[in-house]
Amino acid sequence: MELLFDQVTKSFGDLNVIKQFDTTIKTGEIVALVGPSGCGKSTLLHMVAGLQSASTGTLTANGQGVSSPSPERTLVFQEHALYPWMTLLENVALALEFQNQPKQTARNEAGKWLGRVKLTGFEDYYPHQVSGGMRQRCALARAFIARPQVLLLDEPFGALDALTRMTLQSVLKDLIEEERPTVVLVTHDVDEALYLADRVLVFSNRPAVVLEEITLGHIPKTHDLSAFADIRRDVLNLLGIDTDTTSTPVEQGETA
Ligand SMILES: Nc1ncnc2c1ncn2[C@@H]1O[C@H](COP(=O)(O)OP(=O)(O)OP(=O)(O)O)[C@@H](O)[C@H]1O
Repeated sequence: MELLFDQVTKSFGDLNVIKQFDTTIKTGEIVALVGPSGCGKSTLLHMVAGLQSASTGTLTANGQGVSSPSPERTLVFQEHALYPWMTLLENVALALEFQNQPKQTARNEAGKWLGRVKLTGFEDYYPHQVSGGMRQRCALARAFIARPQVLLLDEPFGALDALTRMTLQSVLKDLIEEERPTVVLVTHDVDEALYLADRVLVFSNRPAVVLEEITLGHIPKTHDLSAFADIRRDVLNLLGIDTDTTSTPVEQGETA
């Protein structure tokens, strides 16, 4: 599913959040949005999810105006994604039950999807009985089982430790490669953006405009991102993070 943003702006009252955003996200493309906190990344995602509308400009999905949520466009949050009173299997099966699939079919499929995210044996556990990483595996299974055409990921691994995050990024990468949805990923983690995305959009402070657009293309990548060191440095610098080791160190006793 192709997403087209045409001169999209968004304000909340007097607060101008997005300023004339233009881009086309092609079917099957993986685009990461990075930028300072509060610049409007989640707001853009919520527009695609149909939870917010543009103040001016248009947003279309396969040529149709986006005005309400649809199972074709699935949003995955950082945490609190699962219903605590349901087992992992029930949580995953629910996505198909919402699509009016028979309960037993939904449960069988959910079992298969839990297997794909390496959660076989934990079907009858409740979310509080498994780790944060396992909960996000389950959330991915629940998102993918409905085979959405657009997957919207809002800091999906932001609450996880660095090692678990990298493992989950690999799980997600494999699922995306197998299922080929269009993906919009909001992340604070530049390495996550470089590892997963075909294209990275770096936003300014609010009102957000695109400072830089980096096309990586759909090339094989590992977590060894040393080949992307220059790009990584540019993105960090755009975000105001100092990467210059030659800058004068602060003398002892001086206030930084
Ligand atoms: N429903 C809303 N009503 C009013 N203001 C809102 C609403 N949603 C977001 N905002 C404001 O819009 C701005 C952008 O918020 P948004 O959550 O999109 O930023 P973000 O870039 O995703 O931030 P972060 O990286 O910290 O999650 C913020 O100032 C926020 O307070």
